[in-house]
Amino acid sequence: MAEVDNLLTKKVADRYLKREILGEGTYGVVFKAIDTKSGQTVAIKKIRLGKQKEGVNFTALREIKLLKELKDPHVIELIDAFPHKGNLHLVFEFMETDLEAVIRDRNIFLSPADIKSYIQMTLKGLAFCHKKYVLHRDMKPNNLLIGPNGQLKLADFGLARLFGSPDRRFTHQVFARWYRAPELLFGAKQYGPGVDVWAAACIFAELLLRRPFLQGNSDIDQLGKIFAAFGTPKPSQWADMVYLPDYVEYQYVPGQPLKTLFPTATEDALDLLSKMFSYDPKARISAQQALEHRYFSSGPLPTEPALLPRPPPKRESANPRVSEFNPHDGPVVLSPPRKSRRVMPQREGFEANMRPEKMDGHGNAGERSEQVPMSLDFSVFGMRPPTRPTINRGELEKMKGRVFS
Ligand SMILES: Nc1ncnc2c1ncn2[C@@H]1O[C@H](COP(=O)(O)OP(=O)(O)OP(=O)(O)O)[C@@H](O)[C@H]1O
Repeated sequence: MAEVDNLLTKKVADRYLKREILGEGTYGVVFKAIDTKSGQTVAIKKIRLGKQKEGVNFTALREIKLLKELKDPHVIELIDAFPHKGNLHLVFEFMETDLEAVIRDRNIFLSPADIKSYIQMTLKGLAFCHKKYVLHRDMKPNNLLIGPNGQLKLADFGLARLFGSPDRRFTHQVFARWYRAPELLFGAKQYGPGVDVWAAACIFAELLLRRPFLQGNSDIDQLGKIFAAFGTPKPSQWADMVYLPDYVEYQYVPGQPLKTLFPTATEDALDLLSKMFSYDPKARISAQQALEHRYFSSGPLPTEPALLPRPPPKRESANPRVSEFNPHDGPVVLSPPRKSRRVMPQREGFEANMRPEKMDGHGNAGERSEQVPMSLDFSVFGMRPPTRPTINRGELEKMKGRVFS
């Protein structure tokens, strides 16, 4: 077995021993590796730098330095980062499973206390990063990773800002749209932490329903689904909506009572959900305020993370097959490079009510680019943007000089 192991491991750096591929995401391939310095298992995300052939620029290095300083029990730690052969390698702590696997596992029963625990850990991670002026912008259940002790940690924090959100028209990961806040769907160029709170609300809803809540198949359809659930926003609810670049007028539809949408949720849970799903981002509850909501202090109290129901660690079953391994080929792909995701049927009322009156002026209800704008609206925090820590030339040389062959 040790021999097989030796054969299967590939020395990829003086520090990291490369193991099997874990999957491929928006930014590139992720593989498992052993950190020979600490003995720790890590996940290395290899990010294609595309046109930036000359390497990582100063701005990116500054951002990476900032992300390395983002240390919290509910945020995946960025252990290391180094460029090599036109790719940036980000080294993260290795996690066993993710919240999407928990939600999809039909053998798992999630009690109200379990749901409370998962959403509390999500909000704790968010509140921490928002306090440090870092937005996630791409929150979804498969970005919420779960460790062996049940701790939930937010992954991919800051990556959207660093590398830009890719144009998802050309990927099948359409489900990222399901967590997108209405201001983003209306093309807001300036937005704040509210986009992550909206996504967290969608995840909360998904934990309650055990299926994705609002499954739009285009941006316009997504808005239609949101309005069918909560009612078309009135100017009194969201005055600035009409000024957003991609604003289109939708036929008025009334909202449904939250209790009808989430029959199993308590009054406290519904109250918190309604505040997280507030249309006007300025009126939307912050992650910190959400944590202070009575939902978390009233019974049942959140389950201890170690006692949370979880699927078996999915990575452990992924043993590389010897026959496929060629030490000159690089890593072996053991599983489909991307996870497929079931699209659960929506409630009938949702489908029927989804009727945007006006579309984009050309009668085109189709897909729009999902490029997410890069600017961050710090005024939403009521503050000025922070001065970011700078990286000195010595550090830059150290990072660039790393061997990773
Ligand atoms: N820290 C980690 N520990 C263990 N597995 C990880 C880790 N980070 C990512 N993975 C796994 O690697 C694969 C690719 O992850 P990645 O985050 O790049 O994409 P994704 O989450 O599937 O999609 P997206 O890029 O749209 O968020 C997934 O199966 C993911 O669960």
